[in-house]
Amino acid sequence: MKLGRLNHIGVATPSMDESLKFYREVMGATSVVEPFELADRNLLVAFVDTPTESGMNGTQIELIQPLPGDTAFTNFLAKNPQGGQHHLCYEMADIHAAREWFEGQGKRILGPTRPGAHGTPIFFLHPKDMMGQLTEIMETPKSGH
Ligand SMILES: CC[C@H](C(=O)O)C(=O)SCCNC(=O)CCNC(=O)[C@H](O)C(C)(C)COP(=O)(O)OP(=O)(O)OC[C@H]1O[C@@H](n2cnc3c(N)ncnc32)[C@H](O)[C@@H]1OP(=O)(O)O
Ligand SMILES: [Co+2]
Repeated sequence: MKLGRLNHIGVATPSMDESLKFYREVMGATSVVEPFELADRNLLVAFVDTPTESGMNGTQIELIQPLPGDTAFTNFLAKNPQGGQHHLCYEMADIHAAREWFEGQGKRILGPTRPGAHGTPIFFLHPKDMMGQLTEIMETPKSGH
């Protein structure tokens, strides 16, 4: 299996407004994908782009604010009231081969492979099997992010 690009760092936040203000005013972010709802998951999501030499296609910060009805972040935000780093997302060329690889490695896969916030197929791996890091694997997008 070949490790691909670090596509994004998932960051949980109790307040999308405060996080976007922070990334713009403190961190100097200039390129943001404005918040949008993932209604099927009761999540509000935005992306903060980071620059590379060739433009704004560096690793993104995926800001995630749970909305009423979400339960996936309840424990995390109870333990981390300010939010913070939640998961890392790596790209791999073939999501099905990747799933088989990690299953063969005895890593627990959390839920079905399904479209993530970018619309490309993803799955998650249990942090306890991944050196303490909740890990998202995403199929390498055909173009761009
Ligand atoms: C924006 C869309 C985005 C996308 O598509 O990219 C998403 O959909 S992300 C939305 C959230 N979805 C997921 O996170 C799916 C995978 N996550 C899970 O299945 C759970 O969150 C799980 C199993 C990782 C944790 O379960 P739970 O939330 O119920 O918390 P527990 O306190 O029971 O945790 C058990 C154990 O794991 C440690 N833990 C929990 N979360 C994390 C984390 N983010 N990073 C590292 N470790 C984590 C927690 O500390 C517990 O360890 P223990 O030693 O027992 O205290
Ligand atoms: Co993610």
